[in-house]
Amino acid sequence: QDAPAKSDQSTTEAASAPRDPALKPVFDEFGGKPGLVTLVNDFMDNLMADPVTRPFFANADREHIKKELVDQFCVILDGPCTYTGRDMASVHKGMGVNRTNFNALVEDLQTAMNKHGVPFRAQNKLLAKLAPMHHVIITR
Ligand code: HEM
Repeated sequence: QDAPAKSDQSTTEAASAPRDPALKPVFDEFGGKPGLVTLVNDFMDNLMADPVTRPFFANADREHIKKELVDQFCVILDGPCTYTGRDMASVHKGMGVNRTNFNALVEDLQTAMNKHGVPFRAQNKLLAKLAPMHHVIITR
């Protein structure tokens, strides 16, 4: 540990380090993976109760989407997860999502986060990572 690391060693250490250690507490503020599972359950309930978003999800495999969302959010929050779903452009291609649909989904997520008492600062960490995705998700 005290010996100076060889350059290839330090490269390895950097590669295996958490993506952003400063975000680690945010994952905990979501209640870790179990917290994300219950959050995403309520999120999907909200999406199905919302007339703006319901048509998109009514005939979709909602259990599968929830699993992918949990993994995706977990990765975004630097939790110990791997996202194995498809990329956002491919998934939403041809769906015809507009800005109104997108904003409604974000509000439904905020409603779920509020219900679960996720601190505002932690909410914004997640939302800030999701917001730029509108470039590939909104197609009309
Ligand atoms: C930042 C916003 C969004 C994120 C992070 C997101 C994330 C995801 C993820 C992770 C999946 C599952 C991918 C997979 O199965 O491999 C998915 C699927 C889906 N998303 Fe989104 N999504 C967003 C916005 C939207 C919006 C605005 C709508 C429509 C209102 C929408 C409708 C759908 C539908 C219908 C599916 C299922 C597609 C299928 O099964 O073929 N998404 N989304």
